[in-house]
Amino acid sequence: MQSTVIAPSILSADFARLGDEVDAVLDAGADWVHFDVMDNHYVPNLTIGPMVCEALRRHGVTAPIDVHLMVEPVDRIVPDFARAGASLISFHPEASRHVHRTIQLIRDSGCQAGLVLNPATPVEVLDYVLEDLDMVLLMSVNPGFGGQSFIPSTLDKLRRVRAMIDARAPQVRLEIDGGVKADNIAGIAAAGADTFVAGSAIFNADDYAEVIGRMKAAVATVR
Ligand SMILES: O=C(CO)[C@@H](O)[C@H](O)COP(=O)(O)O
Repeated sequence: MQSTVIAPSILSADFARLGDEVDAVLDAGADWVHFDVMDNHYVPNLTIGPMVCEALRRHGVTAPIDVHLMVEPVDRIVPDFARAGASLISFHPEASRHVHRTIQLIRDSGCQAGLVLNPATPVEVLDYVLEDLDMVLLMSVNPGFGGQSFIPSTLDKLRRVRAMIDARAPQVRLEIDGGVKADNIAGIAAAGADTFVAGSAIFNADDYAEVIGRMKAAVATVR
């Protein structure tokens, strides 16, 4: 079984103090940095690009940077993120004309590859690529904004993808993103997630260490 990872989404950080915010969540016990890239085309919001990723590396961030591309098309931005210091790059199959080729491009760039399923994207998209992936990311909200509520049908989807991973590719991580809180994370872990993105639940808290500690303790009760 993969280790538990808590990955705060910097979408909810104070962008005016981004380096300090990232230092603070890592000091508070976070394992990865989740980096949401939105293009005002694939999703109706606009955020940050490779320059900001590179700036975090220059600032001294050594933790894995987990880049979630909500951009279309995908391929031309992949090498830029690899050069900027991304560790994992995940993308949406709807945003790539050739999903298998994009996975290879990410891996050839030296990064780990993830495929992201929106709430309404069927799990069958994984049928022919699961073994080529390092991570599956299930969205438990519609992508584009932080602070939305967890969509309950994602729990069943997590169980289905967990069964696929266990049967065919146990090295693949299963990440969940959207509406993850300290009070629902145990149920999400029990359904099969090992990697947890949380934005507003962490960055809106007064004490990052307290909320990350509560999340890890809740996950430990079921994994
Ligand atoms: O990718 C996204 C939204 O598109 C997420 O990473 C959100 O940023 C998670 O925020 P919370 O739901 O945890 O506030």
